[in-house]
Amino acid sequence: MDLPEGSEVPELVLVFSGKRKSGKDFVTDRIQRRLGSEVCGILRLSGPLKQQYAQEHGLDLDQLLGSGPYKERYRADMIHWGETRRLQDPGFFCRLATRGIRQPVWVVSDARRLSDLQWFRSKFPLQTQCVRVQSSEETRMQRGWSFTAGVDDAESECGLDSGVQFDWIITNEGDAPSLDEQLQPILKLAEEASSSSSISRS
Ligand SMILES: Nc1ncnc2c1ncn2[C@@H]1O[C@H](COP(=O)(O)OP(=O)(O)OP(=O)(O)O)[C@@H](O)[C@H]1O
Ligand SMILES: C[C@@](O)(CCOP(=O)(O)O)CC(=O)O
Repeated sequence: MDLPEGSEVPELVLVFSGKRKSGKDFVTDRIQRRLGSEVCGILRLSGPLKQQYAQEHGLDLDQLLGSGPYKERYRADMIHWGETRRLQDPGFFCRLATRGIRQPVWVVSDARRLSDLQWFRSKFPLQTQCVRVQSSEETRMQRGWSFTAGVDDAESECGLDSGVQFDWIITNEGDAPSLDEQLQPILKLAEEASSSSSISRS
């Protein structure tokens, strides 16, 4: 298999997507806490994008990586900046984000486009599962979201709204079944995958 530089073949690749402030980082961080960072690596496709963008524009990378209002000021321009690179090479950020990942369970926290899903499914057809995180607009607003034209109606937010068969859908709302309850089957799958990896890698 043509693996990214320095990576181990993953046993399970959970590819998460969801609208802004649906709670993708919150949910994926919780999964990593449950599984431990030895077993579960979080991959952010926007990580290498923000790193390069911050460097070229003299911006604060930590704030671009965080969940506050700072990154929202630059979001539209970052989307445009990233899209010019994706146009030449749709797998560009997927390849960079997967470099050097050695844990058996990969959690991709921020897929946004069909090309992102296609990249993981083509590299890891047996391991890849797609997870959607959803929340109502009301809840997202309470978390700081407000509709922004050119962002919330563009591919970055709507590219996976249709045409995708998700393996799992997590409803991240106050009145939904508890997050831990919903995550249970995914965690079980990840635990099984990591235990088979400790056998095959030992
Ligand atoms: N179930 C929850 N309980 C409490 N707070 C939550 C929950 N889910 C998300 N949040 C909070 O809502 C905010 C947005 O969540 P998060 O950053 O995970 O969303 P996101 O989908 O990754 O957003 P973005 O697309 O902007 O990166 C954060 O402050 C997070 O802590
Ligand atoms: C520029 C972009 O990567 C920002 C993603 O930021 P976040 O995952 O919402 O923190 C979105 C995109 O690539 O379309």
